[in-house]
Parts: sequence; structure tokens; C-alpha cells
Amino acid sequence: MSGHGTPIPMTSTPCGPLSGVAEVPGDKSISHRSLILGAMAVGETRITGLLEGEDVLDTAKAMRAFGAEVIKHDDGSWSVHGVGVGGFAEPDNVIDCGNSGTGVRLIMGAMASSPITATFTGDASLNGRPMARVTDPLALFGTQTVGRKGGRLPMTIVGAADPVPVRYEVPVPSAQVKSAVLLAGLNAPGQTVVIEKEATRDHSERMLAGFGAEITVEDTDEGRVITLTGRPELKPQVIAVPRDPSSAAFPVCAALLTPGSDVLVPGIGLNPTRAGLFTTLREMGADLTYENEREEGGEPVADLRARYSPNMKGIEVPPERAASMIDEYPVLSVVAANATGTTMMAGVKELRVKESDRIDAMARGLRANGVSVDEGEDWWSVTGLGIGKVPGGGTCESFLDHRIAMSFMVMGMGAQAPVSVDDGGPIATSFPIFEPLMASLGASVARG
Ligand SMILES: O=C(O)C1=C[C@@H](OP(=O)(O)O)[C@@H](O)[C@H](O)C1
Ligand SMILES: C=C(OP(=O)(O)O)C(=O)O
Repeated sequence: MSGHGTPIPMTSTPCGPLSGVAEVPGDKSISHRSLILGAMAVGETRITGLLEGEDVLDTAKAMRAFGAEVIKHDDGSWSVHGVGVGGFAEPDNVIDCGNSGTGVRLIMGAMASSPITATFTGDASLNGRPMARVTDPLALFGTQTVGRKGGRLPMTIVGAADPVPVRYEVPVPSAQVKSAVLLAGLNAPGQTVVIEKEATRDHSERMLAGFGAEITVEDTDEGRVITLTGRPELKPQVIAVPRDPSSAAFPVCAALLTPGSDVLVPGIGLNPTRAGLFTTLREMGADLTYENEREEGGEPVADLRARYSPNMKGIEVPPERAASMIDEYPVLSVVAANATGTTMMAGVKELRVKESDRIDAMARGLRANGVSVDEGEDWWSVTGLGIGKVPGGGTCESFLDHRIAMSFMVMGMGAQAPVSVDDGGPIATSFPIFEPLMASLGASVARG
């Protein structure tokens, strides 16, 4: 539950070379879904590689509150004893999802078509984020919602006693909205159809199929049409969570920026709906290779090898790539500052409603460290200074946002003077081993 504790200032000092193997934690999106779908299956789902970050641990707690048994074993694996679709019990207290948009939005969907009531809250960041994007489609199933002005948490959802299936075209590119509707559709009789104009991460579709739901995906002129048949009996699964590409982004980018570096980041999920950053970095001229490409647990996986890349050039990132790298723009902007020429990032309005307004948060911190940024409502551009030329020396606000804090720590590694953040506490939401992992590669990230 980020944002409840004392701020943890952190400073990253220029370093290099970084070398070694960076074993980043499990994928956050797949971890949330493993717990939620496990709770909606009948029997025991076994999970290895679960991300034990605060966001996912809050989802584990929530699944217990809805009646599932969630256990961590001594060998580090997890079990979820599910209650079946439609089997959720009414929680006897408020569900606190901490800092996690994915957690709260998916759980709202999962409970929406059951005759129970639940109240959701989060930290100051989450309580400022828009929830109408989820509660609007959930109302079509028959739920009622009472929240704060502007559709903000804390919010109570009265689940539909007699849910009806829906057909819904998602108005914003959001896998969270898509997934909330699909999860609600599980307990509605008949076919729920979700249409997305732009493809977003497809873990829910893949995992629902894995759990035995009847689900089809068609690419049509309307967009991706996903059809789910309600009221399946979900079968428990054995899940090996691949390592998170969004976490891999930090050691990868750090290696590109620090002289002499050569870092291997093994076992990274390279689902094409997630891999946009790596494509972009290669277009910029990064020395980034995929080794040992394979399939694990229904997801494409590879070992990433990143080496110091002194000759990267700014590019225009195609807007249609945005969804596949939406969480990676903050750290991309740090790489862009170390490239030559301008990097233009357009079609990224969604960045303004994440844990922070990420365009604003990065622009402030980049400027405080000597980098020029231009911005509009749905675009921003960074003027590259060339490798190693970012002055640094500034302190950045992290705005309760893990990705902002980690991006500025990476910036400090390749800058001319140390870079500080006012609060690195939120890093524990998605990457609890960030500090020891970066230290093991040779980076100098210190508290204070
Ligand atoms: O579905 C998911 O697991 C996620 C979807 C994305 O959010 P949006 O759906 O809001 O784009 C992403 O930013 C988040 O970190 C995880
Ligand atoms: C946007 C993110 O997470 P969430 O929406 O789950 O809070 C993220 O992890 O970058």
C-alpha cells in the first residue's frame, strides 16, 4: 500500500560499467490475473514466479476477502483455492487496492455480476484516478455504483443480482477496462462481446482460454472483437509467470546508457502486445538482442542482452505502438535524453491518468536535470543531448509513481551528476528488489 508510509528519498550516482544477470520479478499483469482467475476457478491453482510487489499482494488480500483461500508456500510458490464463477462472498470490510489501477479495476469487474456489495479504496494516487471507464460498462451488466465526484474512489459497487451479458466497445485503449468487462461477463449468462479499436495487452484473453473459458478473438474492420461465453466452470491451472518486460526495461535502459555495460535479462515475456519499448530502442540504435527465444506458459519469452549504446538517435515513436509500451514511456524519455536528435512520442494521452500524470512528472524532472521537453495534451518530445551529456544534479518528485522514481534512478546512472527522487517508496509496488538488483549489476542507488 504505497503512499501510506514515510517518503524514502533516493539518489542515483553516475556509474558504469553495469554487468551481470538481472533476474527481474514476475509479470505484474499476469500475476494479478493469476490470482483473480484462480479465485474464480473451482479447485487449486498453483503459481510460480508470482510478483510479490505491493500491488499484487493487495490483490491477493482482496481475493481472500471475497472468499478464496490464497496461500504462499515455503518454496515460494502460491496456491489459490478458488470459489468458482459466481461464488464470491461479500467482503466484510473495505477492499484497499493500494496503488494499483489494475488490481482495483479487474476486481471490480470480477465481482460486478454477483449479488454482493463491495467498497473499494486506495492510496492518494489511486483515489485520484478515473474509475468511470470501468463502472460505465459494468452498469450495463446491472451494477450500481456510488463513488466520489468524477467517478473516483472510495467507491461502492452493488453487484448485479440478475446480470445480463453486454456488447461493449472500449472507448479508450485500456486492457484494464477490457479485462473488467470480460471478468464481469464470466458470470452473465450468454455471450459478452468486447470490441477494442486498438489492440491492448491480451493476457486476459490468453489466460481465460487457459482456464477453460469459451473465448474467441476476431480481427475485423470494427477492431478486435472478443466474444466470451458466460457461466463456464473455470478449471484450475498451473501457472509459471514470466518475468516482467516492464520491469526489465529499467536494467536494459540502464545498461544502454552506462559506458562498458553488458547485462543479460533472462526469461522476459515478449508478448507482442507488451514489447513495444524493445522495438523502439532497437530502432534508435540500441545494442539490444533477443537470445534463446522460446515459448513458456503460452507466452513468447526470450533473454534480453543489452550493451552500452553510445550512438542512439531520436525517433518518432509510431502512435499505434503506444499501447504495447504504455508503461515504458517514462524510461524511454530518459534514453531519449541520451540520444542525439529529438524523440517524439504521440498518441499517449493515457499517460496523463496513470499513477501520476506521467508526461508532467517526467517533464518536470527532466527539466530539473537540464533536459528540454515539449508537450501537448497527448504528445511530448524530448530533445536529446547525446550519450552521457545529461547534466543531472536535480531532485525530482515521484508523485507516488514507481515508474517515475525508477526512471530517474536510471537517469542518474548515465548523467554527469547524481539524480535524486523525493520518494522511492512506490518502487515496491512493482519491483521490490530494484535496489539490490541494480546494486548487484554495479549501480549506485542509495537511500537519502
Ligand atoms: O491490464 C493491465 O494489466 C495493465 C494495463 C495498463 O493500463 P490501462 O489498461 O489503463 O492502459 C497498464 O498501464 C498497467 O500497468 C497494467
Ligand atoms: C500503470 C501502471 O499500473 P496500474 O495502472 O496497475 O496502477 C503501471 O504499473 O505502470
